[in-house]
Formats: sequence, structure tokens, C-alpha cells
Amino acid sequence: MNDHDAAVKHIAAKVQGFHDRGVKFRIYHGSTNSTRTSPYQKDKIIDTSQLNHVLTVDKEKKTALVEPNVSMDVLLRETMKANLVPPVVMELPGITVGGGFAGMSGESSSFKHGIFDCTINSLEIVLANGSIVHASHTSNQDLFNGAAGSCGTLGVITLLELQLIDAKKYVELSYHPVSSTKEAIEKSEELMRDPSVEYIDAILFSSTSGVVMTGHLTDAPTPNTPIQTFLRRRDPWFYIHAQRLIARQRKKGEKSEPARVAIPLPDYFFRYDRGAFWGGLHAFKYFMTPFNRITRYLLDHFMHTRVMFHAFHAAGLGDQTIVQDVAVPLSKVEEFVKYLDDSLGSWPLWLCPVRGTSPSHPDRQSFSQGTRVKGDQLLMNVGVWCMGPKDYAKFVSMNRDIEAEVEKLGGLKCLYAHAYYTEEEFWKIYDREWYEELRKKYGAEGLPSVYDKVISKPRETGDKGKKTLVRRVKSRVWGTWPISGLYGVYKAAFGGEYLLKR
Ligand SMILES: NC(=O)C1=CN([C@@H]2O[C@H](COP(=O)(O)OP(=O)(O)OC[C@H]3O[C@@H](n4cnc5c(N)ncnc54)[C@H](OP(=O)(O)O)[C@@H]3O)[C@@H](O)[C@H]2O)C=CC1
Ligand SMILES: C=C(/C=C/[C@@H](C)[C@H]1CC[C@H]2C3=CC=C4C[C@@H](O)CC[C@]4(C)[C@H]3CC[C@]12C)C(C)C
Repeated sequence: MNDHDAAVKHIAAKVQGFHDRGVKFRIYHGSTNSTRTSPYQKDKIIDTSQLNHVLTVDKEKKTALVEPNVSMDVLLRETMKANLVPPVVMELPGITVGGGFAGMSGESSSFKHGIFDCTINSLEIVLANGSIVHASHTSNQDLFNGAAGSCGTLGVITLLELQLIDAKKYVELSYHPVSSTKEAIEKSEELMRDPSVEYIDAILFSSTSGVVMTGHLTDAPTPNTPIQTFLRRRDPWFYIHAQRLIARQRKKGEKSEPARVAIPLPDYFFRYDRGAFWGGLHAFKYFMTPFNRITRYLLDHFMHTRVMFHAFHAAGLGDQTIVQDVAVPLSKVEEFVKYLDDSLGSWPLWLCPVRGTSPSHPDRQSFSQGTRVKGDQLLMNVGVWCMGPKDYAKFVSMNRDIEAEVEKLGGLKCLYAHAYYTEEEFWKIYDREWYEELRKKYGAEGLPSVYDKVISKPRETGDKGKKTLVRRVKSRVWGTWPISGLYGVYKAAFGGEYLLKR
């Protein structure tokens, strides 16, 4: 028996043990790219951290057999050896193949290929009773579609076959400046019609300034196109670079050609990693000096999302930051952005068009699409990430307001972030009947449900007990980012395992 089969047999035996004892377990691989605060208890987890290998890359069929705990950067490194790349590579290098499939993940190629789960051909999955089954577009199709986005609540995924496409050395990226949300949407729609465009996303820096970026895969960039990297300490953070480029372009005048750079593939895919899009802005505001260029250089290690996520969780900052990725119909983006500006006033915002399914399976309906996104429909993912109010009740109510607005606009929110829906609201967005049938058919009723997994249980907001001086000082001090953030960075660097509770 090979190492993979042995590891899966071990997991299957453990799952069966939990099943027999009625233990509702969680799936844990050593980290998480979710901002939810997950109660991982040491004795109630299935540890998939050992399943971290790319088993094969088939050059002929253009597929890869990958274990779920393979991260995006490792996946890319391995497939590029065969001159192939995944059609959708999530932009944070630590996101795993299993988490990306079982959660909901998209990127700048998703307008073409759909979200990450659309690029998977088949699965090996351990069901709740410990049996190991396969699911694909043609066998156990309902399980295959149901497992996409239902957060491991139908079983533990132990192997995935990924479709790949031909790689090139560079992504040649063009920067199209825009002056309003409306223009950003119209420009994106126009550019998406060009079949040679492989990648498209946009940053709105304010209500009157933004940039739509389109990418082409190429081995031979257009002459005089500068090569630009983003992964080294001395490289610029991507959004700052984009903002500078369009400012320079604006100075040149309206009619000038869009600015262009050629970016090596890994640098393109993980261009937002350093500084976590613009999340690092907040860290700098609190941590350091006005000399941000120097600070960015010196603190580079801590400004990669892998470390930032650990720091974020270790410091317990989840209840202070508004982190939401929301997909809304294209016709509603302007209204949604206006709403966000009026209610949060937080810029920049990220726009990324996302298709519900892939062109090869346009009729597929997966759990990740909910009841909102029908088949091949195109939506715009709007990413809004900022500091929320310190008062917890206000923080929850602000999140609830965003949920209500998204519901009104017929959108869908990514479930990796905090969610506060009531059960009734949640099951309007996802197909309860289908999900419960599936859970019954595949014996998963004993596992935690997707609702149980993703909903943040509001904590007590009332003042319990006496407000002693110590309590008051503690809450004041801890409530400030420099203190809790630095503590998180310290724990991420030296604190060992803190995501697991006893
Ligand atoms: N660009 C993007 O699209 C971005 C996406 N993300 C989010 O990050 C998440 C992925 O992060 P990552 O750290 O890899 O994953 P996580 O550990 O956060 O897992 C995501 C979900 O998938 C479940 N899961 C994880 N592994 C398996 C498995 N082997 N079998 C079945 N279910 C599994 C987890 O279950 P459990 O709850 O039990 O742990 C969890 O509910 C996605 O949810 C995605 O939405 C974050 C940032 C950006
Ligand atoms: C480490 C600290 C703070 C960190 C935050 C600024 C980041 C922690 C989690 C980050 C994010 C989570 C999920 C995201 C979804 C993606 O689609 C885009 C990026 C992001 C919004 C990302 C943004 C930054 C964080 C909020 C403290 C200790 C200073």
C-alpha cells in the first residue's frame, strides 16, 4: 500500500471511530485562511496535515492528482515543472486545495473558468461512516456537487483531480484607469468580451478613481514592456504599484495607451500576498512610523498573508475587522459600492468578476452557488476589508446590515468570513432540501452542518459582573490593535499551536 492509501485508511478509521461515538468533528490542517473563529478542539479533529503531496502531474491529460493540504504556492511550483498551471490559482499562497474546494474561492481567471471548485474533475472522499468513495461529474455526481462549498459537512476530502492548462513564462498585465464604479463595470464587461484576455480584476481606490487590469499569458512580452516582480522584500506591494502606474498614466493624458508590465507567473498569482491586498495598511498605521517604505522592507516577513492570518487569529481580531467578499449581479454593483461607501466609507475595494460554472459544465449546480447563482451566471465579487467598530454589538449589527443589503440585491456572500444569518435566512440562500437529502443519502447527518460551521455565534454583549479597574484597563488595552496585533505577531512567530483548544 502506498503512503497516500495508508494515510487515508488511518483517517477513515478515525472518522469511523467518531461516527460510532457520535463525535461532531472538524477538519484541521494546521492553519486556516478563513477569518472565522473556529473552535478546533484537540480531541475532535481530523488532522489532514499529512495529506500535503502532489501525487502526479499528467502532461498528456493535463491533470494533477493532489492531496487536500497542498497549498497554492506548492501546487503552482509542481505543475509548472510540467509547464502547466491550474486555471484558477487563489491569490493567497497558503490557501489549500481542499479548503478552496470545500470553501468558496475565486480569482481573476474566474470570469472564464468559474470558481476553484469548477476546475476539479473528481474527488476521493471519506464519508461519515468511514467508507472511502469517489465522486466526479459522472459518478456520485450529487455528492461531487454537494461537497463543493459545503465546508466538509458531507465527508473528508482526501484526494482531488485538477484540470490544468498550458503555462507561459509571464502574465502581461495592462492597467486601464477608470473614474467611477460604473466605468469600472462597463470597462470590465467590454474587456471580458475579448477572448484573448485570461485574467481580469479591478481595484477601486475611491468613488472617482480605479483601475481595471487585464492579463494575457505569454512567453514573449511586447517589446519594451518592463518585467515587474512582487514576491521579494524590495518589490512594491501590488496595489501601491497599480495606484502609482495609473497616476503616472493620468498625468500623460486621457488618450495614452494603458500601462503594461510583464509579471512572472508566481509573482502574478500571489501579487496581493505581501500586505494582504491592502490589509497591511492597518498594521502599519498602528505599528510603526511614517517611513512606510522602510517599515515595509524591514517587517516584510510579517506582512505575508500566512503570518498575518496567524497573527490575526492569535490576537483574536476577528471580532474587530469587517472582512467580507460578496458576489452581486453586475447590474447591482454600483448600488452595492454606493451602499458600502455610505455605510463604511472604506477604500480601496476589490472587484473580481466570477462565473458560476465552468464552460465545460455550464449546467452544473453546486452547493457553493447557493440558490442565488444559476448555472453559468456572471457575478462581481466585491471585497471589502476594514476595521469595524470596537463596540461588539455595533460590529455585529454592521455585519447584519451588509447581509441584508446583499440579500436585497440578490447576491451571495463568501462563507470564509464572519456570518450572522438566522437559520431561516441562511436556508433561503442555500438549498436546504437538497442538502438534507444528500446528508441522509451519504450518512452525514451526524457531522456538524454547514450552518453550524459557518455562523458566528454572537457572544454576550451585556456587562457581566462588576467593571473592576483591572477589567476596564484590560479591555481598553486589549481593544487596541497595536497591543493585540503585536501579541498576535509574537504568538505567530513563537507561540506554537494556538488554533487548537484542549
Ligand atoms: N481568493 C479567495 O478566494 C480567498 C478565499 N479564502 C477562503 O479560504 C478558505 C480556504 O482556506 P484554507 O485554509 O485552505 O481552508 P480552511 O481550513 O479555512 O477550510 C475551509 C473549509 O473547508 C473545510 N475543509 C478543509 N479541508 C477539508 C477537507 N480535506 N475535506 C473537507 N472539507 C475540508 C473546512 O472545514 P472545518 O470548518 O471543519 O475546518 C472549512 O469549513 C476558503 O473557504 C476560501 O473561501 C480566503 C481568502 C481569499
Ligand atoms: C495581522 C494583523 C492583521 C491582519 C489583517 C489586516 C488581515 C488578517 C486577515 C486578512 C484577510 C483575510 C481574508 C481576505 C480575503 C481575501 O479575498 C482578500 C484579503 C483578505 C481580505 C485579507 C485582508 C487582510 C486581513 C484582514 C494584525 C496583527 C496587524
